[in-house]
Amino acid sequence: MNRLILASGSPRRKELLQKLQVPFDIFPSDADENLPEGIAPDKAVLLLAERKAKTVAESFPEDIVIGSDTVVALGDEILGKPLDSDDAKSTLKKLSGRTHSVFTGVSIIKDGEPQSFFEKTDVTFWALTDEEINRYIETGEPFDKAGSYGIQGYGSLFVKEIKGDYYSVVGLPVSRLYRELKSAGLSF
Ligand SMILES: Cc1cn([C@H]2C[C@H](O)[C@@H](COP(=O)(O)OP(=O)(O)OP(=O)(O)O)O2)c(=O)[nH]c1=O
Repeated sequence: MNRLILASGSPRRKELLQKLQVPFDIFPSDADENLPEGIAPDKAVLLLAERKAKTVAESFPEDIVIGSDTVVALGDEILGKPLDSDDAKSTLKKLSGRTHSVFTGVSIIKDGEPQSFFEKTDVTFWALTDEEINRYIETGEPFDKAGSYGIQGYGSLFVKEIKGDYYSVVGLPVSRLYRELKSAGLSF
């Protein structure tokens, strides 16, 4: 049986992959996360998921490597992790009272071949006051998260509606991944 490797330093992805109830190892990827100018969000998450998986798969060619990437998109504008508090504030102001899409790409590399997919989840925010945004930024929660919020944390208070896979917003569409791994020949 091939070993399963999660090419991610995200504690959320680790926790979500544990739901598959199979052993896996973690080797975070140091892949370059810069994107080509004007790339669409679905293409962006597929590109980065594949890059992350490939950099780790080079060291472990015998194993099955999973890479993943999440971005928030407002129309065609990609909102990644905030650079600082001001950036988080401007992102949250943009998301306030509107619907955005969260894209998560996943790439599974087995025998050198990537098998990739993405999930799109639409999230609608309530209108947020400046005070709510400031208080939220003070929790520190936005800083390691795409779109400057965590739906699983205090950010849950901002969410009016969600259409699609909740777990994909948190960073890993685990039920789809389970099915893709089964079709790649893994036994559960
Ligand atoms: C929108 C949203 C994102 N996120 C997280 C998921 C991802 O971990 C992160 C987006 O950054 P990513 O670059 O996708 O991932 P990462 O840097 O955390 O981990 P790695 O590259 O090593 O795999 O934002 C939440 O936890 N909750 C949310 O509601």
